[in-house]
Order: sequence, then structure tokens, then C-alpha cells
Amino acid sequence: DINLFSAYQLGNLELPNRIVMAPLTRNRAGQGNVPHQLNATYYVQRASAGLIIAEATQVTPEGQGYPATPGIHSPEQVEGWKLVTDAVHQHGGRIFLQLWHVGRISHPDLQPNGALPVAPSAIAPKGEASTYEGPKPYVTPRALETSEIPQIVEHYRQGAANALAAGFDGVEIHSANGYLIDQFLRDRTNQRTDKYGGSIENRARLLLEVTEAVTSVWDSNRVGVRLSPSGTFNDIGDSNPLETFGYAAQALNQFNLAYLHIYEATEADIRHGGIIVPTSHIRDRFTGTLIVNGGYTREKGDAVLASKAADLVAFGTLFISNPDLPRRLALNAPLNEADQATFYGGGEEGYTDYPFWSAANEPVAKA
Ligand SMILES: C=C(C(=O)O)c1ccccc1
Repeated sequence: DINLFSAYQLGNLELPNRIVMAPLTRNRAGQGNVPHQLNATYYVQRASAGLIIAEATQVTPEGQGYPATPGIHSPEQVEGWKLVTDAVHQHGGRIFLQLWHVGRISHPDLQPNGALPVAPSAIAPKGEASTYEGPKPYVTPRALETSEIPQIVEHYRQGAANALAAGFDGVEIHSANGYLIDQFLRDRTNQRTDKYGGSIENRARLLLEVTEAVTSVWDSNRVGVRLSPSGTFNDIGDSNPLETFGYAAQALNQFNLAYLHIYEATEADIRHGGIIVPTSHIRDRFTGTLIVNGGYTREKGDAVLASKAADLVAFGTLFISNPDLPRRLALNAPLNEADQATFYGGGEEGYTDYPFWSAANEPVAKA
């Protein structure tokens, strides 16, 4: 039976296992949102993943929504990312970059010239923004003019080109978790009356235009898309996600992408009463490789692969605290507990200081 340790042919990339490192925001970019050596150490420690999807990275300054998240829009950032891709490649790893624009999930304190964050419509998210001075209530974003959207698409294209120059093996278009592209996809946040709003085709237009632009830079088998059909994070929602995401999954087939990556329903989504879209609804419509993510264990991962409900399994929290996760899963070794207090921000504590497994730290049987 296929399991987590089976190899996988992802387009022309050979993955030695089916264990993917999920994109994880860690808020540890250097000055100027430039990746630095500490980030290279963190990623190279995890190079045994079948595939690393590096953290969400803004394609333009307006796309930043949190302190110290890396960018891919300046020459310094391209140079910084080369430290990461070179290190991972020297250790035989493969790494994609997740291209991001947060849309309304930001604050004027994080925006160039203190401007309003942009979004499909002027609808403020519930909750608080994370700024360098701490949490602040979200503001009502500025609705993008129709004439501004080609420039947004160009930011993603340029970001994709910069990722190619930075030595990545591919890119993932972040279209999940209530950020800009997800804001356009869903009718709670997109109440536009132009060709980017109203019908499902119109609400998916930005996703498809960005995918078109990114696949004009990369071979399509090096481009992935991430969706969160059941998501409620960032006050996102849709009146008919089965239809919305069923359409999106089918529409993406035209590009022959590397994969579609689904962030599955969390306990929070179920608690928030979001409509749950079963991953089978997507699997039945998307004809390419499917990555699933969300609370998987070795057993659940092996099972979802054996049943052919997915092709690859992404792990987030477990990769935070277990740099050598594939080896530990293969050995059924104990797993380090992740320290949530150091998930976001800071330095090496809770980032590069989690131990690797060695039999030496096997609990010694009591004499
Ligand atoms: C990029 C994120 C996502 O996709 O959910 C994110 C951002 C901040 C904290 C956690 C996660």
C-alpha cells in the first residue's frame, strides 16, 4: 500500500517521501522583511521533507499583514531567499515559496505611508490586526478599483519571477485562509458589481488571472494553489462554498498545475459553524495532484494515501517542533511537543532549537 514513505513523482520533481512541510508563518524575517541566515538554518534542518512549502511571503509591500513576514518584491529579499534555497538544495531538499497578499488582513501601521489596506470590498474583518505595537482593531479596507487589479496580478507575476531568480523549485499561490484571493472568492467579503464580483465565475476571476500570470513565468508543473474551502479564519465565509470551491477546483484543471493544496476544516471552523466542504468534493473535481493538511498523524496520513483520497500530506505544527519529522515518523519515535508561545516572532528559541531524534535520547529502561 502507498504510505507516507512512498516516493512521488511531482511533475518532473522526484519526492523521496509524501511528507510535505506546510507553509508556516513564523514572523522572523530580518530588517526590511529580508530573509537571513537564521531562516536558512530553520529550513535546512527540515530539508528531509519530501517537499518544503516555505512560509507565506508578500509579493508587494501592501500585501504585508503581520510584523516581520518576509517579502519577495525587493532585490535584497531575493538575495536573502538564496541563502535558504542554496542551503536546502545542498542538503538534497526541494522547496517552493508561497506567494501572498493579505488584502484586508492588515493595518495602516503595516502599510506604506499608513494607507488603508486594500480588499475587494470595503468590509472590515472582525478582530484585531497584529502590528509591531501589538494588537489593534482592524480598519475598514479600501475597495480596489477595477483599474487597479491588473497591477495586483502583476505583483504576483513579478513575485513568481523573483522566486525563480531566488532559486526556488516552484511556487504556491496562497488563495486560502481569508487573504486577498480568498476575499475575492467568497461572497461575504466580495460584494463587487464589476467583472470581479457577483457570479462565482467573476469571484474566481482574480484567482485564475493570477494563476495565468504565474504560469507564464513557471512551468505549470512547478505551480501550486492553496485553498481552504471550509475555512472561517480571518472572518471569511461564503454562502455556498460547495459551489464556489467546486467551480474553483474544476477551473484550475486548465493549467495542469503541480498540485492543489487543501487546508481542511479545523475544530475552530466547525465551532464557528462554517459550512464544511469535504475534501472528496474537491478530489472529485480536480484532476491533478492533491495535498491535504490539517491535524494529520502518521496513521491518518498513511490512511488518506492508501485510500487514494489524497496524494501528499502536509504537516505544520509537527514540523515546527520536529525538524527531522520524516525520520521520527518512520521510526515511530516520540515527537517533540510544539511550544505555542514561540510560534510567532522572536529568534532561535522555538525556531531552530528543537532537537533531532537520536537513539541516545531514547528513554533508558529503568534498571
Ligand atoms: C499565513 C497564514 C495562514 O495562511 O494562515 C498565517 C498568518 C499568521 C498567523 C498564522 C497563519
